[in-house]
Amino acid sequence: MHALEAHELYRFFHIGDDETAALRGISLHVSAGEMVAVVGPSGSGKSTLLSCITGLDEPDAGYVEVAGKRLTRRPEAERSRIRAASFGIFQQSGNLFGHLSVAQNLRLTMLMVGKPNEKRIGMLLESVDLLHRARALPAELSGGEAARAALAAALAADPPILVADEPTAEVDRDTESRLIAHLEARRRAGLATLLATHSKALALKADRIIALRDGRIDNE
Ligand SMILES: Nc1ncnc2c1ncn2[C@@H]1O[C@H](COP(=O)(O)OP(=O)(O)OP(=O)(O)O)[C@@H](O)[C@H]1O
Repeated sequence: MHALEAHELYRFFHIGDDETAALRGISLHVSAGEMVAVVGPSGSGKSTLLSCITGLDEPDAGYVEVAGKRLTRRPEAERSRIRAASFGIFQQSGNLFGHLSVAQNLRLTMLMVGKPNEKRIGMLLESVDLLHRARALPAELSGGEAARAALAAALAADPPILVADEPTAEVDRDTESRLIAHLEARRRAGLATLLATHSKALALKADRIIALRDGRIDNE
């Protein structure tokens, strides 16, 4: 049994008479202790794939299993419960609660799965160079700071599966190196990671690379 399995995912978007087939039958798996990178040109379906995998979006066909348990086509409350217990999610659109400070966001993430660990919160904020912004609200952060805070929140609870969409799009090289160190520690701890990235440096750290083109896995 894999930590995460996606079976034949399809997702179509309709705007007026136009149909976009964002995903056309994508299957993949990620095992515990494995890091998998999804790469591909802009518009190839990476973000759609990750949203369907975490259950934030529903595929039109196909299904996702988390530790052998189906996530797709369950009531939202049940999906939320499975998501909170299984996933740390980093999204381009942000994954922070706007009314909570940076440190409170990390604390809440930890609280959802156990007890907050203040030392770990400090360590995570330091690793993304945000210790001095711990009390700031997300709206008070720059774009890059917000992305780094969102990354720390996604990592906070040591989630069994980290799903990260372009985690290094807004970070400098130093922070990218520190993120890679976090991901390598996750691998050693037997945790699974699935990320979409345009960064060659990050993709090369993965155990496997899955290339997408026009919503399909590109086997070239
Ligand atoms: N909500 C939506 N409504 C309509 N079309 C959408 C929607 N979301 C995505 N698409 C379309 O689906 C296709 C895949 O988009 P997606 O965002 O998954 O690509 P991507 O590989 O993540 O791109 P990028 O690297 O630019 O982030 C694109 O053609 C996009 O325009």
